[in-house]
Amino acid sequence: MAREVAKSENHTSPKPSPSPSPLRFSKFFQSNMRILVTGGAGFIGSHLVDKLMENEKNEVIVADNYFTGSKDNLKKWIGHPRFELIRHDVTEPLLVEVDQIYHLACPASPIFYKYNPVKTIKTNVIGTLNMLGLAKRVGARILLTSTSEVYGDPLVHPQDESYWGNVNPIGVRSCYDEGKRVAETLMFDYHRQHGIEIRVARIFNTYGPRMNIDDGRVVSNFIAQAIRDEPLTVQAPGTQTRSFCYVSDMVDGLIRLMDGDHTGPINIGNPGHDAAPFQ
Ligand SMILES: O=c1ccn([C@@H]2O[C@H](COP(=O)(O)OP(=O)(O)O[C@H]3OC[C@@H](O)[C@H](O)[C@H]3O)[C@@H](O)[C@H]2O)c(=O)[nH]1
Repeated sequence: MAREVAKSENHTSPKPSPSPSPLRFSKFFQSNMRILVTGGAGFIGSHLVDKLMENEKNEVIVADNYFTGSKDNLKKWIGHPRFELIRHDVTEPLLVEVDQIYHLACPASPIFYKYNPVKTIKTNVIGTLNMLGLAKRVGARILLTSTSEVYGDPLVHPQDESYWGNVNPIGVRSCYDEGKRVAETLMFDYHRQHGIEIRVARIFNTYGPRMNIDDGRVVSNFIAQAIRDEPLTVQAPGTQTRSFCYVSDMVDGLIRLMDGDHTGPINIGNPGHDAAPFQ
């Protein structure tokens, strides 16, 4: 796969990429692409798996500890010859022969990431280290799903990728925001130091089927309240805006980033369609 020519300080890659595993060329190697999706039992991960499985050349392995995800999201693939599901916590090392790694495993909504903040930061830091170690060992390309939260309480609107953010390092959300920031740093350090092929996506608000109904995010909250015929809860000040991206568009963006030539970081969301859901 072509590797981006280093143009800026961020993208300097002094070392050549590690060679892919010899297993990839063995006569027993049936599929063209073996892909690991961590967090593949979650909302975005399971839609990503659906899309990857549509391509008959892909073999997909999901590693998930089911903290917020569910086997139910993947039930149509269980037993499929090109699909494997592993109960695995990314804070522990994992060795599988793969060509690509989509690294999504992490609690994503405040209710869940604040539940055990030390575990959240371990998942981001040790989990990403483990996945980078795997990428280095088997010569895989790795994509991290980072987040718009790396911009913190932004002082610049809208935030483009060159903005470094305004993040509180000691707040109750820091385990997620700072965790993802360190994860991004690790990605770029492995790229510069070891020549690993990396991709970094910063994900904005995403909605669609299989969203966790009780995770406190605005779309799921409003839908759940409407179904229960309850009043919609509007948090102060009520003038906030968000842009919402449908999950299939998010998945297309992730696959195009993985298969393209740019490392990122790149914002993926709904550009320029800010909605004011609270007015
Ligand atoms: O330690 C953990 C925590 C979580 N997970 C899994 O990771 C998956 C995360 O899926 P969720 O549905 O909670 O979250 P989403 O799919 O919305 O967001 C996911 O992709 C976008 C990123 O910005 C988020 O950080 C990421 O978690 C779940 O299946 C969960 O079980 C792990 O495998 N290990």
